[in-house]
Amino acid sequence: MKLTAADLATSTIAPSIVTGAALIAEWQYGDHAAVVEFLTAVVTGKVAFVSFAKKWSPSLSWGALAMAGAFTQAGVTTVGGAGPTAYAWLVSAATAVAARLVYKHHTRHDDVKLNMEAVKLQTALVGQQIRQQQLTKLTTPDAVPAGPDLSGRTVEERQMRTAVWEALRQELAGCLIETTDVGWKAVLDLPPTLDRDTLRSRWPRVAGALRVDGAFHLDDGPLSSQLVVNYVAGDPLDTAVPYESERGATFLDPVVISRDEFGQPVAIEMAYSHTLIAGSSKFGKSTLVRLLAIRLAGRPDTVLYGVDMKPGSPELTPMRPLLQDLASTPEEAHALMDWMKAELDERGAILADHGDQEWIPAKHGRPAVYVIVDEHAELVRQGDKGRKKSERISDKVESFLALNRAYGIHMISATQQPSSGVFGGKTDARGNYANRISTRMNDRAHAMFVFGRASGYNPGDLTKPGEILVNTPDHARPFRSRVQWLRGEDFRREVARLARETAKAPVGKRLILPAPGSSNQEKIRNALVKYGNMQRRELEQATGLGEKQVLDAARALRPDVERCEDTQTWRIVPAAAWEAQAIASP
Ligand SMILES: Nc1ncnc2c1ncn2[C@@H]1O[C@H](COP(=O)(O)OP(=O)(O)OP(=O)(O)O)[C@@H](O)[C@H]1O
Repeated sequence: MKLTAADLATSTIAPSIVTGAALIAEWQYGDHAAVVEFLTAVVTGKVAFVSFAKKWSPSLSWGALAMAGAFTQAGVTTVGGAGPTAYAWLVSAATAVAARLVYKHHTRHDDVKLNMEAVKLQTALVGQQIRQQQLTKLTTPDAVPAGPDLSGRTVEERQMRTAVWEALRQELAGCLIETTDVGWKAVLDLPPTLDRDTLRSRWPRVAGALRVDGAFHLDDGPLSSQLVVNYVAGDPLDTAVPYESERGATFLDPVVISRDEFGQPVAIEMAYSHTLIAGSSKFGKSTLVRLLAIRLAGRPDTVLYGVDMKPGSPELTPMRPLLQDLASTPEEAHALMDWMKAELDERGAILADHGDQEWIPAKHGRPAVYVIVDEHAELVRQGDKGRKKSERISDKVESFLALNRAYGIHMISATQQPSSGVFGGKTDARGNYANRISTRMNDRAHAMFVFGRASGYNPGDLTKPGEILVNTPDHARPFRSRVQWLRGEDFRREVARLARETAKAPVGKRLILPAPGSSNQEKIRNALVKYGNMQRRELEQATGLGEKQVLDAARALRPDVERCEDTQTWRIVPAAAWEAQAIASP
């Protein structure tokens, strides 16, 4: 570090002025000037000392100290003559030069520091501006910055990536879209910052950003970071679903009834479950009942019974060949329920012998039974009428629903009027139907009765015949599907085919309902016409006659009626028409 001429000049100017002023003061005022100078030096020295000690303003402290120095020097100059004057001048000048040098040493890096400080300030300012800009973009609703990479192999893929970005500010790691028969299917690879459940719950926003009309169905992908989106354009349930013949091997097989919006078949488990079918008139309830009857009748280990109390039994008579029997009067309905109760007891004993919990036809030797009731409200109305409380059909039905499932005996109840009144005034009866299906149903109270508080089940929103909502243990969330349309001609053809193949329940193990007739012989004849061949015990049951009356009437009918020793049954001659269906009890 060097002293410049300017440094030397400024360092010597102050001592020279003070020294010069002091010499003039001595020449003018002599010792008085020296006294004043010393007093002034003492006072300013004291001020400097105090202000340093009490941390007053630095300029006051340093200024007072400088004054004290200057007046000390002036005093020395005034009293001391030429020698001390020169000496004081030299000391002052040297002190000033030294102070100058110290100052220059301490301030040698100040420029660099200043520059660095300026750069820092500038960087902070730029950062501040960037943050401000981002904040403005995020809080401006329509400003959608392009995602980092929203491109895809196709226009659809780019649209999907853009929609996810617009809705959630998330960039998909991958997106593959393929077209399907009904729309398209996308496999979305989610970034680590987005999980499947979050995307599911926010899907309506993504769907809104895609701006398409149609339905979405979301499934888990094979990887935990994948979500599969099925999109269906328009409403695929607009067109009727054709009937497809299907043959289940056992009653344990699920029954396919309809097709969902994604073209997938919908099947329900009917083994060990009662089924409730509700719906307003003209929306396909009967068609569904017929479809179920056809499906079940085709299973070799299954038998069907029917209850149709409307005059003439219009719904179930066309499927009469598939039914073991059809109850169409209150008496027959009671007999059916009583027979089911007796059958239940027998099956209970068989299960206990085997140590089993559930009925398996192949193992326990008797078929699964389905009792189809159309219309359930009519059964309850007529079956309860004029009877004592303990003999009401609604109580029998309720105990049937509560007990029979595990014994392989099931009920399929179809009704237009699902209400607690129809189910014996007790809502619990409804709870025994594990499978509940509804076609369109306007009445909200009825809908509530069928689906309870299960959310989203609004059968009033269904618009087309055959369109249904299904609530079963396997289908716990609402989704629309359309029942296969079994047209009249298909139904008749299938009934004829199945009638040829369906075996009647074994003699001795079947339900025998009362046979009408004005004389004993007429009753016997009618019973044999209806049931083919019958044991004596069965004839007693059908006619309400005693053993001797049955034998007398049967013998009187000879030769039209004969007894077959092999099977120990009575039958009408010729027997060819029914023999094929009549299976002797083991
Ligand atoms: N699955 C279906 N797909 C398309 N159309 C159907 C379907 N089921 C029924 N339909 C149409 O709806 C009409 C009424 O059907 P269905 O007789 O089964 O209704 P319902 O509700 O039982 O009426 P009701 O109680 O008055 O007898 C049928 O004639 C047919 O035209």
